Amino acid sequence: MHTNKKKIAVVGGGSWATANIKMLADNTTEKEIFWWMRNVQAVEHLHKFGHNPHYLSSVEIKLPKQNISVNLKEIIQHADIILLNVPAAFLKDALTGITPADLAGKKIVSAIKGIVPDENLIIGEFLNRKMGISFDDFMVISGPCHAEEVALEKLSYLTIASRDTDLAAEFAGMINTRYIKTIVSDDIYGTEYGAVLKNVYAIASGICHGVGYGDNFQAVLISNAIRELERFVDAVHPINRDIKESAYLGDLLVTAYSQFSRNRTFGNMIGKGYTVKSAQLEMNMIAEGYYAVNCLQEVNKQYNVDMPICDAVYAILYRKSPPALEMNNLAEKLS
Ligand SMILES: NC(=O)c1ccc[n+]([C@@H]2O[C@H](COP(=O)([O-])OP(=O)(O)OC[C@H]3O[C@@H](n4cnc5c(N)ncnc54)[C@H](O)[C@@H]3O)[C@@H](O)[C@H]2O)c1
Ligand SMILES: O=P(O)(O)OC[C@H](O)CO
Repeated sequence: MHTNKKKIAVVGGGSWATANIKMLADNTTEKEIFWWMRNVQAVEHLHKFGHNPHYLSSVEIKLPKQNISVNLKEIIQHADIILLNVPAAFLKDALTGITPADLAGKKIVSAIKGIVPDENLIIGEFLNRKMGISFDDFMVISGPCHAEEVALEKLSYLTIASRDTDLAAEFAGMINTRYIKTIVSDDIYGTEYGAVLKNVYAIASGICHGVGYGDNFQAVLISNAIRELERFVDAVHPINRDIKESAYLGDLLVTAYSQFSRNRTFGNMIGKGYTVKSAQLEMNMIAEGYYAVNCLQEVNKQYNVDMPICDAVYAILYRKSPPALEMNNLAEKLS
């Protein structure tokens, strides 16, 4: 990265993008922030009132009007660093018209906790294979952190993972604030897949709640989930990692237990009998785990990891297997 004032473009218009804009703006390192979102009305509202109308609308946005736009090419051409914040299912769509040349020489940070559908690739792999981004220029931001709590300035910890830990530390220095602490890691695969899997386990947790299981069972489910997560990330990328760190276990716990969790909320509705379509329509937000569990079935064909929780969620969401029956069968496999 250059040593002058950094220019950062945030790509996406949802809750997490809004929270990331707030962290970047509240952090005191000198920088210029740009923001892309696809929704024209939301951009107009931001220009007029300085608030995102649909997500975290209490957060005050003080960016100059010309720095918020629906034109992605224009927004990213200014940037040294691009922070991707669109749900994985819509990433290819959002990047339509963006070429490897547009991204050349830039550092890319993914705040996305998902897998790109059809490609079945985590974000680092997708950018590497399809957009020519070197892993040396790529970072992941993850950890147990709900956008809603960032809006309230509740103390939160984020992990920045990169093959280049100096780069990760430099980016961490651009987002830490009174309420955000940062941790640097070199585990891109574990951090990305850990975040993908915890979304699926949060759906499982919500389904269990929806069909009537209590806290006792949920604790068993989650302790099995962290073991399943560890088996999978160890199979995909076997390095020495401590699964109890907050980017893995911490993220699983927050998403499985929090009132703010999109994935748990979605699972709860499924457990209560909503169809996938109706649960999605009811939520203005995206439950990444829904898309991810389908991709994981494909990815796991290479690894053959025993993943009974993911299999149960997949059967419920994609094979219309009754949630109560599926959870009953799963319960027999847990320990
Ligand atoms: N919300 C959080 O607390 C949080 C925390 C960490 C990471 N993340 C991750 O951030 C990413 C973004 O999630 P979010 O929580 O900000 O989303 P959100 O649920 O708050 O908002 C949904 C986003 O999806 C976009 N969207 C919906 N339908 C679309 C479509 N058809 N085409 C294109 N875009 C569409 C919306 O414009 C909006 O930007 C996800 O990968 C999520 O896992 C979220
Ligand atoms: O808990 P969810 O499903 O809203 O996901 C949000 C974040 O990933 C929590 O760290």
